[in-house]
Amino acid sequence: MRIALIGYGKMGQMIESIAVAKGHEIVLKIHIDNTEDFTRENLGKADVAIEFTSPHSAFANVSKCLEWGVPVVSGSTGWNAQLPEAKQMAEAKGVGFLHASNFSVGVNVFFEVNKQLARLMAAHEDYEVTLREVHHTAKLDAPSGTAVTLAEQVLANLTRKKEWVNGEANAAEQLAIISERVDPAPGTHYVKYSSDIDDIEIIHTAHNRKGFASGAVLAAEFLAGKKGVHTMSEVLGF
Ligand SMILES: NC(=O)c1ccc[n+]([C@@H]2O[C@H](COP(=O)([O-])OP(=O)(O)OC[C@H]3O[C@@H](n4cnc5c(N)ncnc54)[C@H](O)[C@@H]3O)[C@@H](O)[C@H]2O)c1
Ligand SMILES: O=C(O)C1=N[C@H](C(=O)O)CCC1
Repeated sequence: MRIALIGYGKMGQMIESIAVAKGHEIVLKIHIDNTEDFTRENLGKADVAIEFTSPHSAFANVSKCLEWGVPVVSGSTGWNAQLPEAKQMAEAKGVGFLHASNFSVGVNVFFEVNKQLARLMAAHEDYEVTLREVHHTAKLDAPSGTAVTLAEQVLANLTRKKEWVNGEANAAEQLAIISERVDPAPGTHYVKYSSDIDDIEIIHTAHNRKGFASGAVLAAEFLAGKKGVHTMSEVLGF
């Protein structure tokens, strides 16, 4: 498979090494200093694009891929407000698009556990729930995209919580997401239910970025040749 890497930082470089080891070819590498090379002609050499840039550039990058008919896997976080428009564009143009806040297999299993735990806790109002995430200090967005996904899953299953907030909660219906920035943390997420009697906590700790990168390559292999919007749950068969 011929891959265009849109973003060649910590994630782009790790994706390159995993993709090349699997026999794929990197035909384009775009970063902040060569954006003039991100042309229709250059992108057209790829079967699929993998986009890991920043919250500020993701929508424009994904839009270009969709406009130019190249399926795109995006892992950039912090641009949820524009995701519905990107998904609409993918459907309208019939081009493959897969965004995930976290590509690691472990976190996608953790997402399923989180949903089930929230369902089980829905009837037990004496438990307070909070989310916490810890990432490296170069991270531009807070809360993390993964924490936002976890929060949305809790809100969908635990009706006593109505909205998530970035920081401490001020009201019982708010779900607090606490963000910490500590080097070199690749990403740890905590979901904790606490009562006077006991605590139940689930934790996912990434030891490095390999899980995110190998999941993104799996997603690209899945997406090549497909149209419209797809998910990591489909890739993993959940
Ligand atoms: N979904 C996941 O599993 C997952 C995992 C890790 C990181 N991320 C997200 O991926 C993104 C990138 O993370 P990273 O750790 O690789 O960051 P990084 O800062 O190491 O790399 C970012 C890359 O994007 C490039 N870039 C920045 N602005 C650009 C623009 N306008 N056009 C083209 N290229 C541009 C930079 O030059 C750099 O090559 C972040 O949003 C992060 O939150 C997601
Ligand atoms: O390093 C990052 O940045 C990460 N971003 C994703 C998020 O915001 O959840 C996934 C974990 C690593």
